[in-house]
Amino acid sequence: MGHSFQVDLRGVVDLLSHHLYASPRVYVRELLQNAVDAITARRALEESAPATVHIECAQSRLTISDSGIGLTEEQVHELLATIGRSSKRDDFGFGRHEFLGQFGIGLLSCFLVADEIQVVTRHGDAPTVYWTGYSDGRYEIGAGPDREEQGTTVTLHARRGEEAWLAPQRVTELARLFGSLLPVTVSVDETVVTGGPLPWQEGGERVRYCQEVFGFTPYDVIELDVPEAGLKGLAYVLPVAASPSARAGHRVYLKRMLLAEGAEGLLPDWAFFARCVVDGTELRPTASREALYEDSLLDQTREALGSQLRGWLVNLSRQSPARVLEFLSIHHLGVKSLALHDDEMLRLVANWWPMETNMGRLTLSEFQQRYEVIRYCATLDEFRQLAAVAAAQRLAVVNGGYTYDSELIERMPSLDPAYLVDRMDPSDITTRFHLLEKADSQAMQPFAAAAQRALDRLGCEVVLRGFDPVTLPALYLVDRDATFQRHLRETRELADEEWAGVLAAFESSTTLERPQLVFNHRNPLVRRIASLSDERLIELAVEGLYGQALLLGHHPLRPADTALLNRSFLGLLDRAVAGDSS
Ligand SMILES: Nc1ncnc2c1ncn2[C@@H]1O[C@H](COP(=O)(O)OP(=O)(O)OP(=O)(O)O)[C@@H](O)[C@H]1O
Repeated sequence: MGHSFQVDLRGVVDLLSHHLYASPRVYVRELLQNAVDAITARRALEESAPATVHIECAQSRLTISDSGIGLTEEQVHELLATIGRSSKRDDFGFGRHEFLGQFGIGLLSCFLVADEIQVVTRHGDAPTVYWTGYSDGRYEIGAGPDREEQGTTVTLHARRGEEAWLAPQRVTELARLFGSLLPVTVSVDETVVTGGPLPWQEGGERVRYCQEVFGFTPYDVIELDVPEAGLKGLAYVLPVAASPSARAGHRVYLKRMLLAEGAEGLLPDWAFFARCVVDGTELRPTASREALYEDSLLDQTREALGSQLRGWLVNLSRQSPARVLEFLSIHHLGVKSLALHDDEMLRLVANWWPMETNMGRLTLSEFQQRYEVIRYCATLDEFRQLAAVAAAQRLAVVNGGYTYDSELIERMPSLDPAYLVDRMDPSDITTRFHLLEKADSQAMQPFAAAAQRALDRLGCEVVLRGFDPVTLPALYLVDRDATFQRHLRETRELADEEWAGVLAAFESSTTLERPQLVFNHRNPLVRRIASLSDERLIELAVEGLYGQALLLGHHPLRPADTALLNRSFLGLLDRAVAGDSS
């Protein structure tokens, strides 16, 4: 035998009034919405019916009167007094296009600020109905004089402690906030809160609207139009960089009623450089009407809006190079993150965004035209290590160490196979170093041995080569794998036993490549040091050059390196001062 669910009325009323909404302020919106819907319903039958909503507030009491369709007694029982029943759905239960409401629960939000809701309503020539609903789930039908005009008046008396929500100034503010764009005349006491131009309409004061509502002067204004969502609006481009992770909220209206001042999910994630004001007739609200409902239409809308922003950008790059450069200087991170998946944006970055290279700032296109291969360092440290040396050897290198840059460079061949890309490794540069002539090599042997003895305890291998620039006496080189292995070892020494075991599994079992200190035979100072006979002085000089090479390459200094640098500096100073006084 089938049974029906039982409903605890108090619980349901409490849930739908107190726990659905983020703030009691929504009661004004729900009342406005019902009034506007009632007018819409009446106008569908009677095109020239009046369209006014009037609110009066006095002594902790609010009345809202509309010139809408009104209700008969039968409808009052069915619609007002049945939770979840709405006159605004079609035969299939879907919200009807022309109405704001759809769920049949909005009126209950009045219980956020009052314990009873009084409704006086007249439909056509039917008798006026007096209805009072209580927050404990009861309602009464009463009697009274007939209303003069067709329509409905709802009256609330503030519950103790909630009087502020019914104060005239607060109600005026809320009616203006939610309803200023509504297509009917809404007044609160003597003040009309509707009638201003729609911000996206021709001739509207778009920039001033942005200043007043969002508090900034936009870099540019983009018109938005998505017919399938009945959406029109504006996107304001932020004049300063925004963090990709800071979600920009958008001002969203549905059928000209404010849904949210900070709605998320309207634009694709990459478009964090824009804030929008939009109105849509087809998008759906969540039941609390505080956010957009995630459905396939919202997906399509997001995509359409994304492509409109993209179109604006592409246009900008065609029409105004100076503006596109200015835009990129503010919002390059957003554009780059988009370029990770979007060829058009990648082209934009490649053609317009000047990257850091050891030959000065160049776009990837310029770089490719000049040097054919886009050779890049994947980290800032590698770039710093190699930029100067590579430049002296006429080897052009891009710094791919900034956010997204390496990934974008790697993606270039998929845009155009003519782009050749090569990730540079510090050890690659050694192939451009020249081996020493046999005689030179022999002559340098004692120096090489002394230098190796000095640096052995630091785990560094001494190498002698000739390379440009001649002004550089020594270069410290670590290759990627060796750096990784060194970090691993250092972490293992600090980690507890369990972790150390896990980390050990990553350590390469082959003998580790040691970092190298490459002395430049072409450098006169190096040659002079090599010719010294005082072994202690050689040691001090080698240690000094080691420390300087570390600093030059922006390598981290370990405590042992710092100690060595100090010792060498003081030792050399000591020699210099002692030599002078003797
Ligand atoms: N001012 C009014 N004039 C005429 N009918 C009204 C008025 N206010 C409420 N109603 C009737 O009461 C029903 C219930 O209203 P309620 O605000 O609870 O829900 P809704 O507007 O249908 O949907 P939602 O929960 O989305 O707001 C409405 O569908 C409407 O038929």
